[in-house]
Amino acid sequence: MYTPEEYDKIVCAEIPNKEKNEHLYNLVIKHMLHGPCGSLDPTNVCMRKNGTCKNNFPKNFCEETIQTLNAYPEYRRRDDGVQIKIKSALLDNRWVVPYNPYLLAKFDCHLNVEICSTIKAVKYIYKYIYKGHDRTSFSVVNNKSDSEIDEIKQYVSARWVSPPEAAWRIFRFCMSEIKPPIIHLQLHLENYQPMSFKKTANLQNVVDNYHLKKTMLTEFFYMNRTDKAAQDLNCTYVEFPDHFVWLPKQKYWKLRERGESIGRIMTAHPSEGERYYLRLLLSKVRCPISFDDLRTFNGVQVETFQEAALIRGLLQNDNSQEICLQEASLFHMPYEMRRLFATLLVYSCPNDPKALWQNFESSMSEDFAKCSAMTSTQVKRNVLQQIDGFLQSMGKSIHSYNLIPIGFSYENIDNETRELRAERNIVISEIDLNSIELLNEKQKKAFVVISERIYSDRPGVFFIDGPGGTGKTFLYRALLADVRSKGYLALATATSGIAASILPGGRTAHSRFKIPIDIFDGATCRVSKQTSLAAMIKEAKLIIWDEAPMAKKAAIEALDDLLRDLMNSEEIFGGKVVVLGGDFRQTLPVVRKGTKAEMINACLINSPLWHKLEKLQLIENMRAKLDPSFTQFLLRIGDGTQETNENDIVKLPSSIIVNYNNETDAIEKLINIVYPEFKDPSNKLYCSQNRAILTTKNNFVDEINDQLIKKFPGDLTEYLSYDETLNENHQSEYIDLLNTLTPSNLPPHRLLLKSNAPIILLRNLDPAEGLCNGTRLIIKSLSKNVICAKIAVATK
Ligand SMILES: Nc1ncnc2c1ncn2[C@@H]1O[C@H](COP(=O)(O)OP(=O)(O)OP(=O)(O)O)[C@@H](O)[C@H]1O
Repeated sequence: MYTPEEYDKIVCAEIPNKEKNEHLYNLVIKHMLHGPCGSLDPTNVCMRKNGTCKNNFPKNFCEETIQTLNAYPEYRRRDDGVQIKIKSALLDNRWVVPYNPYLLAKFDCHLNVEICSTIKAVKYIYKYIYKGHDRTSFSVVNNKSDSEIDEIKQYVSARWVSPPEAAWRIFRFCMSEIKPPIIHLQLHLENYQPMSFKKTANLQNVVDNYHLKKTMLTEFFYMNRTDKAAQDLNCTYVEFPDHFVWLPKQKYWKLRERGESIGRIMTAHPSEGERYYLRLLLSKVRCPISFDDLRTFNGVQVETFQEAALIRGLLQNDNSQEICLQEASLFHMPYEMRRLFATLLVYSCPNDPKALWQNFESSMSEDFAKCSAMTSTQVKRNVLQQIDGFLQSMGKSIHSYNLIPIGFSYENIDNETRELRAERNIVISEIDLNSIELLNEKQKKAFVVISERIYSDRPGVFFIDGPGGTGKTFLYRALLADVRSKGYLALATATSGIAASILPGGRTAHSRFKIPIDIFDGATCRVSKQTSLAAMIKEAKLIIWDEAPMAKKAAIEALDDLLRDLMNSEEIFGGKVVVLGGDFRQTLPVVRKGTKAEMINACLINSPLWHKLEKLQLIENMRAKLDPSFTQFLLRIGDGTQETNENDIVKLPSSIIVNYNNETDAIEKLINIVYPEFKDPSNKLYCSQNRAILTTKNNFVDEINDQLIKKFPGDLTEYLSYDETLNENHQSEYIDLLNTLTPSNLPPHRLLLKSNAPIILLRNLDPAEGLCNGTRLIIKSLSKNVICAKIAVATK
């Protein structure tokens, strides 16, 4: 349960309506009213010494149930005037202990029910799942008698055991079980394993006894050397117990026949040196056959496990940026080197950027240096200026990196000038120009109205409303091509990066107009009037904002303010021609932990601007012309008119359902339907770029990606992230856990890639060149530190 609406279905914290449900009303009064306490009764048992209630009653009135950060929700407690007299105090909804109406009615006792699905603390799992029977220790004593209190006796006589528990205990059945079992895997350096022997044993015999020396680790190596099944499984030490069972007496790993278990290597602290690095290698290296093998990489054996971990990329290397540039310099053009250098400066924060610059200046300057007309100073200036350009598109400046030699004259090219140049140089595709002729009736009408406003220099603010597939993007592209072909500027923006990437020269509206990411009502765009960005916006004949219903109204109002300010006009959007477009049936603005009402309130439709927009409707679905029944079905879902069952669930038409037997089989079948070419490796795979499997949660995405990439033809390349705890003393305890986490916005710890596979960019590396958060790319080549990829969907 993740939404306040779902909480309200289960938990209530209000006095019920007496007329409608007298039974529940009486039960709430009988069992679920707290106190009175506080000023109404300072002697109540819940009162702390400081005069406050330990359960924080009375709570505040609350119109709607609200999610709170990592705590119980604040339940709905409306100020409806209902009051109940208890012990001469009047109690209202603020005094109700959260309850579940069904349970309360069924059990007729005090039953506090809370929602803890959003609470991440592990203790709650234990508290709610493993909490034992409620127990109480009580005694009835005469206050006057001063007989001795025997707490143990009291406990024993008050301990109540239910009949099933009593039987369980009498038969000595296990009271607890851990499932799946956790196998602690031994960890030791070569010849440092613990051995147990009798005090009287002959030490030489002990040392020579091969069986005594065997450990889980030595036998793991042995199995990888000799056992075909182990070799085929190609496991890490941690994964091994999933497939093999350790027989401690025989000291032998036997192929597992049933059940499952989780392997955990004994922990080692970084201060233990080699043992720590050995552990690191064992948790990542697949099918090692010996300690020496762990120290060998690409045919080279190194002296220590630390070096081995370093060359395998498991440790953060002090000179990792240098290795990366070194690798790139072998096959990358100087322009790409400069971009990579800027990216590393921003995202890898090298300790000594200047040293890095000095080492690679020549490979970054090769192209300019070839031009004989340029002096070495000009070459250096050009290279620095271009790096500065890249840095500026990532929100940084070259001046923060101490790269410019003292006394070197360097003028900063305004990044916005560079953007203006990029904007003017957008290539207008023939297809887009020709598409003006292809517009359908409604599209044509919209095109004519908007063009008429643009070329007559009259204001116009439009909203293109059309369900998915009705050709909104098609119309924008036609408009953009038309305006740009006449030599005017037209700015194409969208709320999401992916939608921006399908518009020629498209940028996210947030980056184009510098709208703050954490937008709030009354926020303003960070564009000052004197900049060339301001000049560019002023000059633009047309501004398009696709997916406007997905943006918060505050963001669109911020653009309105910006345009009024730049144009010195009180007219809506400063009197410019602005085309907003989208479909309210698709994604609405995201209000984190917000209620449905808050999300709807954040929508453009609730902005004072909404009524001033000229609405243009597109109705003909151009995408699904061949499948009108599916189009109708989608429309009914979007309009909320599709029939649902009692749980508000829609039945999907059988034609779009993939039948399956179990979960693994389900994904397998889905993949085969979406990417049939994977079955036939001779097929050209490039068409797969245009298809995608959509799912609701990040962990499903990871699961599907994992299966997909394995099916994709070609050799796998593995990239491991290096996770670090803030406090380095916690590194050894948390490293395994950190490796399992995949926060949104970051790739998984173990990223598996193959050439030609589609990938998605997660950072705004160079928006002017189409490299935004969300840009889809196709991998061209993979090396250890550099991934070379080509933009897949955008026009550049
Ligand atoms: N007039 C037209 N003639 C030919 N094809 C068209 C026309 N209009 C749209 N299409 C095609 O129909 C498909 C859907 O159009 P488009 O992507 O522009 O729809 P949309 O409204 O932007 O959809 P969504 O809301 O899902 O983004 C595209 O393949 C587009 O090329």
